[in-house]
Formats: sequence, C-alpha cells, structure tokens
Amino acid sequence: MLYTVVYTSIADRAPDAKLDIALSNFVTTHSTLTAAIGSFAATYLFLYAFLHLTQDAKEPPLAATAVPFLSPLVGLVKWSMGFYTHMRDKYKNLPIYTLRLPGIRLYIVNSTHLIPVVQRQWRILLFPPVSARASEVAMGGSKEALDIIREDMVTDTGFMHAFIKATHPALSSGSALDELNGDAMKVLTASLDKVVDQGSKKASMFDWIRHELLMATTDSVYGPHNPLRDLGNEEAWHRYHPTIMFLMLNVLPLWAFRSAIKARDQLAKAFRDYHVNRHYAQGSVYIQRWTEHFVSRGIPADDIGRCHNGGMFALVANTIPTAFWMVYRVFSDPSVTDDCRKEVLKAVTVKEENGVQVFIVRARTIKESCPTLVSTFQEVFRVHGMANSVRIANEDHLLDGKYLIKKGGIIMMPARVQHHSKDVWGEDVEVFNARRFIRKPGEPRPNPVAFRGFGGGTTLCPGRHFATTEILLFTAMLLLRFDILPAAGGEWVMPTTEKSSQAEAMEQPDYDIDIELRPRPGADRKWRVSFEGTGEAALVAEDL
Ligand code: HEM
Repeated sequence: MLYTVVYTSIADRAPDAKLDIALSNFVTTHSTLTAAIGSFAATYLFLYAFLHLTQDAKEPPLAATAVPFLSPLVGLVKWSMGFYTHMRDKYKNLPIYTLRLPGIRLYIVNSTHLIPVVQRQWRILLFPPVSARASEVAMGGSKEALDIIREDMVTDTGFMHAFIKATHPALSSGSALDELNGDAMKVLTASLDKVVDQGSKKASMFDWIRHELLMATTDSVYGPHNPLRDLGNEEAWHRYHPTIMFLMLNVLPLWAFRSAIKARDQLAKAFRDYHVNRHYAQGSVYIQRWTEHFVSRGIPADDIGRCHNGGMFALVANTIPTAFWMVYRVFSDPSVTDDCRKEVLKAVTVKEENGVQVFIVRARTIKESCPTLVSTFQEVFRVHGMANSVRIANEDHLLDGKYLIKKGGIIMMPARVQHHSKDVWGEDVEVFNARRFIRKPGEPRPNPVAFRGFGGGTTLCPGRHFATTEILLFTAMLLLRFDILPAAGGEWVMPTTEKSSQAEAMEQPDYDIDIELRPRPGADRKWRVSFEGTGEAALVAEDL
C-alpha cells in the first residue's frame, strides 16, 4: 500500500523531477541506514573497548566476546546445560576463563587441578551468599531474617556455616541417620506392599517415583505432622518448585509467577503452623537441630515457615530425579538388572518373628557389597549429574597465585565439564557404562575430584548419605520384589532432558514414561530393612 502511493506520486511528475526525487529518497534511506550502521558500529566499538579496558590482564582469559556482554547469554540459551562443555572444547581446555555479562563477571573452572584450590578458599570465595539469595528471592524472606542470615557469611559462627555445623551430625553416620533412612524405608515398604496387594501397577514412572520419594523423605524428616501429607500442599510444591530458578534469576516480574508464589506462600504458612505448634518435636533429630538453629538466631516464625521451603528443596529436589534415573538405568538393561538382583539377594536373611517369616535386607551389605548396584548409582551421577558449584568472591583474590578473581565475581565449577572429560573417563565418556566404577585389583581409580555429583569441599552435600542410602535401598527393594517393564510390551525409550531446570544438580526427564510393576514370586512376604552395623557407600573424594 505504501509502495503504491510513492510509485504513483513519482510517475505523475516530469522525468528530471522523478530522478531528483528518486535520488533524494535513495540518499535519505541510505543516510538513515548509514547512520544506523554507524551508531551500531560505534556502540559495538564502545562495548568492545569497555569490555577489554575493564578486564585486568591477570584475570582468566576472556571467552565468548563476539558480541560483548551478550554472547555468553546467547550461548547459555542456545546450548543450555551443554554450554560449559561446548566452551571447554571450543577454547581448547583453558584451565579457567572469564565470561562477561552485563554487570556480572563469571569465572568458569575447567581444570580439575583448580577445583580443590577454589574450595580451599572458602573464607574468600563464599557459598553462603548463594543460599542468602535463595532465601531472599525464591523463598521471599523478610528484611529482618535476611539481615540475620547475611550478617556474617565468612566465619564459622556466621548463620550459614553454623547451620551446617548444627545439622551435620544428624545427617552423618550414626543412629540419627539410620533412623531417618529406616523411617523412609518403612513408608516405601508399606507403599510397595499395597502394589503387591493390588496384583500389579501401571504408572507414569516419574510421577510415581516423585510421589513415593516425596512422601517417604518428608515423613521421615518432619514426622507424623508432615505438612506434605496434605494433598493440597503436595500439589502446591509441584507448582512452586519448578519456578525457583526463575525467581532466583529475578529477570521477569513477579506477577509472571503469580500461581507459583501463591503456592509458595501456602506451603510457607503450612510450615509456619507446623513450627508454631512445635510439631518438629515429634520429627527427626535433623529437623529438631534445624529448628533449634533458626530459633536460636532469632529468625521470626513466618520466615522459619518460608525457609522450610528451601529445606524441602535441598531434601527432595535432587533425590527424586536421581531415584528416577537409577530405576531407569537398572531396569532398562536386563544384564544390569540380573547382576544387581543377584547382588542384593546376598543382603537378605530370613528370620522367624512370632511365627512369621521376615525377609530382612541388610543396609550395610547393599552399600558395601553390591558393586554393580553402587557403580550404576555413581554412573547415574556421572552421566545425569549437572551440579554447578557456585562461589562469590568476597575480595580480590589471586587464585593459585596466577588468576585474578575480582571482588563480586562469580566462580562456577560445572560438574558436566568434569563428568564429560575424556582425559579422566576415557574415550567412551559419552556411553553409560553401569560397571564403570567397579575397580579390578591394581587398576587406578579415576581422579575422584572429577566426580562432582554432590559438589565438594566445605559445601559438599551434607545430605549425601541420607539420599544415597534411601535410593540404593529403594532400588534394592524393587529388584527383590518386582519386575518393571515398559507399558504395553514396548521398549524402554530414554526421555530427553533438554528442559532440565539448572537450579537442580540432576537432569530431569522432559516427559514421563509409562511402566508396569509386576510382583515377583515372594513379593508378598514380609520385608524389612536392617541397619545393624554402620557403613557408608564412599562415593566422593572426601569420603574415600
Ligand atoms: C541425590 C540427592 C542430592 C544431590 C544430588 C545433592 C547435591 C548437592 C550439591 C551438588 C550441593 C552443592 C555443593 C557445592 O556447591 O559444593 C549440595 C549442597 C547441599 N545439600 Fe544436597 N544433594 C542431595 C540431597 C540432599 C539432601 C537429602 C539434603 C538434606 C538432608 C541435602 C542438603 C544439602 C545442603 C544443606 C547443602 C548446602 C551445603 C552448604 O551450604 O555448605 N542434600 N547438595
């Protein structure tokens, strides 16, 4: 339409006038274009100069600078969780490099050697600001609570460091941990008994495992008044939890998350009631120590309710997808199923109790004497683990005497870079090998620093023993009592994981898969777990 008007108005004039007008239009259009190109070039040059002038020569080398400050964002969107392995390969294994985003310096660590160096500097390269940020934007903590949490993020007596110290014993080897795992297994065993009574069960695998693990874990931690037993609260958790990463990034307005925030506030209120009614007194030792710490530091009751949402995230967000991949990997390969089943059968003893035969599964044997089962679990972490350990520099710091880390800079140690390193794991690094972690005598073990399923250093996950035992025992019980098959006689097809939330340390399936649980002979017997004799599966460098 606009073209027609211009064309007819030119056609009506004399030839010279037409030429003048056409020339004038050409010049106007092109001078606009030239001006646009000029200002684009000037902006680009300014940003390029600004980027390089504000980058100290001692900082780790700059990467992804094609469009200053934007290329890293484009890469993150394009490659998602594969971005850091892509960058490592593209820049030929730089030990550490800098990514500049608007107002943010990211230092990405590739080198296995530099990881312990970063972790040792825990008073300068801090983790607590990350937790404080989660308390602020993802949990909606009040200023009063945030001031307490942020007051001292450096010393042993600061809120976060003292919190880990206060709760650690309840999650480490000993009776409190055995009780936690024992209670979780009671809930899981009762639920499996129901499946046996029904004859069989068809289920969407992720949904089913998510519900089972959520109930078992929260019942064992929160006790008989577990707020998650309320179906409305379970549903609220599923609405709130996937948005945590977006809330933390704080790039979209809060109204975009109205439903999730309503769900978060509903949960916070349920946990507040749990707290003010002192229901934690009937919960686990862990939740009692957790509560004592928050109360002793003067955190208001409303905020304690809100912080429970964060506690829930730590408790279940990674345990659930890990259990999903474990069951998938054990049951989708018949040779792995057979080997694991033979191993776990050795952990079973039969005892007569009041005239009834009880089949007792010894937890210690599962953790210490089932090499294929434990190796599959480790390989699940290697292949599906995506933890991004993050630290924030509290002051300028010369890392390893060589690399300047600027105050406020964010250091990241992506697990996937380590887990997908040919140098560490060999040429078959991209293959899931359930037996990869079984060591033959005399064979050297891969560098344990390159296994980062539970992070490392002072922030190594304190819940690792709880989660490991729960998932290994759950899988062992399934092996002993059920066959698990893809529904309708189909094949196992592994779901993709591209949409995984990067707030979590484990990939999540993009879609669910249908399965059938069929009880095996003996499934209807009485089953129980015994924690007689302590013992832990040593999976990470710090536990070896
Ligand atoms: C399979 C399940 C789990 C996985 C994969 C996992 C993974 C992780 C990772 C990667 C970190 C960060 C470490 C770092 O940055 O160096 C972490 C920290 C943490 N995890 Fe876990 N975790 C799991 C289960 C649990 C459970 C069950 C609990 C609670 C009982 C828990 C409580 C925590 C806490 C409190 C921290 C923060 C540590 C600190 O501030 O020093 N996690 N976890």
